[in-house]
Amino acid sequence: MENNGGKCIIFSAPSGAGKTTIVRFLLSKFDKLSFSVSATSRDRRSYEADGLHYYFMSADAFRKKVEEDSFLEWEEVYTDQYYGTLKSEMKRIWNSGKHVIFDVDVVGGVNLKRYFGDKALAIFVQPPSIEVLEDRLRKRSTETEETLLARLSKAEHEMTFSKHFDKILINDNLDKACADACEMVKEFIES
Ligand SMILES: Nc1ncnc2c1ncn2[C@@H]1O[C@H](COP(=O)(O)OP(=O)(O)OP(=O)(O)O)[C@@H](O)[C@H]1O
Ligand SMILES: Nc1nc2c(ncn2[C@@H]2O[C@H](COP(=O)(O)O)[C@@H](O)[C@H]2O)c(=O)[nH]1
Repeated sequence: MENNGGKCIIFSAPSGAGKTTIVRFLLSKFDKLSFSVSATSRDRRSYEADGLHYYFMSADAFRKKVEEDSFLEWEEVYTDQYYGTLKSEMKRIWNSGKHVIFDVDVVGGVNLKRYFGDKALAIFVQPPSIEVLEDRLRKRSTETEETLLARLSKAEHEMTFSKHFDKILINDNLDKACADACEMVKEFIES
């Protein structure tokens, strides 16, 4: 895919590790970063806006886009919950002359890194433990007991993906994790 020298920053982690929090912090610090808004078929949360956090659509509409080859990558991250990076979103960001920042699951992160190669910095956000992850997800209050358990049961396997990433970012103390993330991103986009 054509770009104007833009770079890619990929954040991946198990659900609840804190990647969205850190990505939002980075977007507030770096003018030259633009968030890749993914498409998803999961239900919108009360605080989420269509076109800002995600492009929300039905599972049928998502599958139609898959058939039309509209995605750079996509995954059924949880049963019947599809997530994907639209090629049109990438074009929008490259045309704006900005660097792109992704918040995707670990498989999507590995696939995007493989696709973009040296143009991409892939960062794995590591929580201190699965217990802390559970505590964060419960406090976030976005999940039912069923969806929370589904996310936790996937997390242990997802933690093993850290070795496929360029950097591991420990997210224990949030201020330190944000500062460390800033350093990693600054070094990469200035290189
Ligand atoms: N270092 C931290 N200490 C305590 N709470 C944190 C920390 N980092 C993030 N949180 C909180 O944990 C919750 C999960 O964070 P966040 O939503 O950013 O995770 P995520 O990895 O993007 O999850 P998902 O994949 O489900 O979107 C949020 O409520 C966030 O405010
Ligand atoms: N492979 C992809 N994964 C994505 C994409 N957009 C988001 N995600 C990941 O899905 C889970 C769940 O997210 P949530 O918002 O429902 O908590 C999380 O790991 C996201 O990073 C995408 O385009 N591709």
